[in-house]
Amino acid sequence: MFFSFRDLSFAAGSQAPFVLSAALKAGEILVVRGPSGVGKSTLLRILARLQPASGGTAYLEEQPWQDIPSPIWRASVHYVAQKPALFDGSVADNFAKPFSLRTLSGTSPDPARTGALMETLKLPPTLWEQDARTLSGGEASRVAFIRGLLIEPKVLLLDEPTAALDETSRTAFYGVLGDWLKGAGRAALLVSHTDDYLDLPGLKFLDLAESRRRPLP
Ligand SMILES: Nc1ncnc2c1ncn2[C@@H]1O[C@H](COP(=O)(O)OP(=O)(O)OP(=O)(O)O)[C@@H](O)[C@H]1O
Repeated sequence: MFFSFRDLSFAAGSQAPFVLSAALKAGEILVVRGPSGVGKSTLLRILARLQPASGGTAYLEEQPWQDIPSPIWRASVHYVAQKPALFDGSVADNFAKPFSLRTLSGTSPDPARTGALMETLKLPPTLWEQDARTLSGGEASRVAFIRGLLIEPKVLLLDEPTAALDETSRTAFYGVLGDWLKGAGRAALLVSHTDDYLDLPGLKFLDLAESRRRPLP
């Protein structure tokens, strides 16, 4: 399997802990569903190794996460937060920032690709120089998505990426995501409270409320 997790256990809030397993082939998307507060973001943050699980293992291309240093794992399994964490500086600075970190140093974002993604995602070229702190919620979420694509991860963990987008931008977003997934060696997890992703190919589903009642084998 391209990306999987087995017997991943964690508690979210005060309810009984989860024990979750799932597996994705390249090109597939796991849609993580469940009511507000059930633990969807917690699962994505654990898979990005931003917080620990109490047990279990995730695997990228069959390699267990403990065999991969966390900065390298995080560059390959990239979390795009519900409230995007943008750095002080311009939008362009935000695109460049991951490339100043040791894991990606020596590379830089391709300006032509960045510009094309901005255009496809309906972001005006003037945004490039805008202070990232002044972006609207919908602009910030698309900037964070583009920044995630530019670092060329293998797995994208997308936490309500369309929540702040209008219908035109949502359609554009899913177009870009669908195209990205057609590339070799890519998969995604998606949290969404709407079903606007249903046209994407390769969908699988994990319902956390169900899983809590009936742990997966
Ligand atoms: N840093 C934290 N400290 C304490 N509790 C937390 C923390 N982060 C999340 N929680 C709690 O863990 C539970 C799961 O939160 P999580 O954000 O994973 O839910 P969610 O399913 O993504 O919700 P939503 O759909 O509202 O975004 C909630 O009860 C939340 O209050």
